[in-house]
Order: sequence, then structure tokens, then C-alpha cells
Amino acid sequence: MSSEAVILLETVNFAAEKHRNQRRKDAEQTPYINHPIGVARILSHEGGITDIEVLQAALLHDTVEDTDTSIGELQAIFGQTVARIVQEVTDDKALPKHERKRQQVEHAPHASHQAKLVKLADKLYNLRDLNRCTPTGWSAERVQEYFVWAAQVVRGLRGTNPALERHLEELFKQRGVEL
Ligand SMILES: Nc1nc2c(ncn2[C@@H]2O[C@H](COP(=O)(O)OP(=O)(O)O)[C@@H](OP(=O)(O)OP(=O)(O)O)[C@H]2O)c(=O)[nH]1
Ligand SMILES: [Mn+2]
Repeated sequence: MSSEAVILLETVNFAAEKHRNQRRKDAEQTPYINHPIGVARILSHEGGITDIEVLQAALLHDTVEDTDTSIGELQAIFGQTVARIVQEVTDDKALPKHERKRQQVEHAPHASHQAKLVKLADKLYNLRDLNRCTPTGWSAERVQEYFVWAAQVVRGLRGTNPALERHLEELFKQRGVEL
């Protein structure tokens, strides 16, 4: 087996263990790990990305925000580059929600190319997930607001990956949201 395959299996296993008790917000309570795996898969399968550190960061992208994982732990196990990309896509959970959302819009244009790729794929996955089913407790208005906010973030990520941006553009168009 190639060393990159070994590395990706180590990474997905680490993420699966960290997210083991988490579920998505859908009625079926899908295992949370489906999301980071799907984000990495969008990057490789649809975005044509072969940069293994980007694919690893995609698998790990919600571990620091949503589990007990620290950036130092990621750095020790997966190296500085992977840890730095995850850091860049991690919201500061100490901030109030509206402030976190505002900072994503503000920070998006200044992220590294690698972090922009992960952010594009994360938004693409989550918007498709919203089209698939509405999270428990979300109104139609809240879903629409998520699309409007996501478009503001994606605006700052443009010029990064034409294929992913084309898919996102189409989803916004279907909702009547200007990109
Ligand atoms: N569409 C969808 N999203 C779900 C579901 N279950 C969990 N999520 C997560 O919920 C987040 C979006 O919900 P919000 O209410 O806006 O954010 P919050 O969880 O951070 O408070 C996303 O976090 P994130 O990946 O960190 O991205 P971001 O939206 O914070 O950028 C997404 O992954 C689900 O069933 N459907
Ligand atoms: Mn995510």
C-alpha cells in the first residue's frame, strides 16, 4: 500500500475516534464523521485535489472546534502544515455565535489557498446537506439565512477552485441568493 494511503487511514481513524459520540443534526442522527469524510471526498473527487495535507485537514477540520482535540495534538501527530490549515478553519467557540459568523465572512479572503479549499468543500457539503433534509428544529427561514450567510463567506473564497465554485454558484442560484 502507498504511504499516502496509510497516512489517510491514520487520519480518518483519528477523526472517527474524536467524533465517535457526535451525530449530525438530521432526524436520522447520521454519524458526524460522515461530514468530514464527505468534505475530503468532495476535494478529491470533485475538486481534483491531490495535496494530501489538504485532504488530511479536511478529515480533521472539525476536531478542534467540536471535540477535545487541541492544535498542539494535531501538530505533534500530523505535522505543522495540517495543524495550521485546521487552525485557519476553526471558529473561536468562546465568541458569541453572530460574532463567529461575522468573522468567517471577514477572514475568508485572507485565508491560505489550502484553507480556502477546505472552507469551500465544507460549505458545499453543508449546503447540499440542507437540500437533502432540514436539521432538527430549523425553520425554512433559518435554512435560507444559512444560504445567504454562506454566500457571503464563499464570495471571499473565489478564485480558488473553479469546479467547487461552479457547484456552489448553482446551489445559490437555485435559492435566489446572489453570490
Ligand atoms: N446542513 C447541516 N449541518 C449540520 C448538520 N449537523 C450538524 N451540522 C453542522 O452545523 C453547522 C451549521 O449550523 P449553525 O447553527 O450555523 O452553526 P453552529 O453549529 O456552529 O452553531 C455546520 O458546522 P461547520 O461544519 O463547522 O460549518 P460552518 O457552518 O460553521 O461553517 C454543520 O457541519 C446537518 O444535519 N445538516
Ligand atoms: Mn464542517
